[in-house]
Amino acid sequence: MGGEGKLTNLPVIDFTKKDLKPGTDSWQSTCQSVRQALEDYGCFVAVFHKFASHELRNGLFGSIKELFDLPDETKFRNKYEGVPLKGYVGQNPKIPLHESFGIDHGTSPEGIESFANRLWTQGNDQFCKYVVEYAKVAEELDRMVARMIFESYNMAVCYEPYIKQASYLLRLLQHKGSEEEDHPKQAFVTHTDKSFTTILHQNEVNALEVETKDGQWIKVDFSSPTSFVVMAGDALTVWTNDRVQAPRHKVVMTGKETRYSMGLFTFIRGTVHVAASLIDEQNPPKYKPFAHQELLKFSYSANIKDYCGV
Ligand SMILES: O=C(O)CCC(=O)C(=O)O
Ligand SMILES: [Fe+2]
Repeated sequence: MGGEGKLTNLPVIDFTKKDLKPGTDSWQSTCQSVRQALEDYGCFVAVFHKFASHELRNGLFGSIKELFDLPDETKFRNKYEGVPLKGYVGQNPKIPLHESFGIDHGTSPEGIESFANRLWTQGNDQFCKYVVEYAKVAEELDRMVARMIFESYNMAVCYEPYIKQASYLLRLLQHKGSEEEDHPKQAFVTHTDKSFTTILHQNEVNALEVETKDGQWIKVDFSSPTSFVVMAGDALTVWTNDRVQAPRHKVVMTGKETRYSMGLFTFIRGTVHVAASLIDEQNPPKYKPFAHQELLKFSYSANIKDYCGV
């Protein structure tokens, strides 16, 4: 299983430029790079510098470790009836190295606090402080990327509704190291995300592999504190009428070290349909409009073409 990935990298796009503001030349050129990277790979590495301090990183990864070190029966308190993708995943013999938790309303202090209160009877102020701080940064990056996507397809009008309708699911993940150092183990299933976009960040342990259009697997290096992976989900495939393909990806553990990662998944509270600017006589819509949050009820294996393809 796994391990065949080649160590090349995805396109890297710089989000640290001071003048990266809507309307500037550097914004326009970054919009084009974002669109190109998404059309070519379905994802890219964003260089973003707002969560790089030792204090923040140690605080966040320390708090996440504390969460995964809780007793198993406590972890199962993170349940959402009928919406398995939001709940706790772990103790699954098919993916024994994997554990993860979903935090609903994952960028709001209230959502994060209510999650902490389920897991710790007295709550956990430290955990909340660091997760809130992280989520704010990831949300800021997501919004910039979304705005760039909309502008690059001449659909700038979509940005305001997006801000109003975006609902964020934050997943915290732990992948244990492989027992045998030189024997890579697939730690998480091969899948596409159900989101519109996903923002990934991790500790220093690389393990994410992404499939290219020609079926090669790329091992993604985003071990730097300033690297984030921006990935298209199935809803962006629908919105772009297949110009952007949500890439298949998986987690393959090689070393002994534990990997902690965070995935911020955006779901639209409402209907997703193909962007008007991408439809004409030659390009009819390939998908029917669908309620995005309904997709959350399905497992990672649900296929978007079966779900709402024309
Ligand atoms: O941990 C990672 O880097 C990826 C996790 C992932 O693909 C997911 O949760 O959907
Ligand atoms: Fe994923």
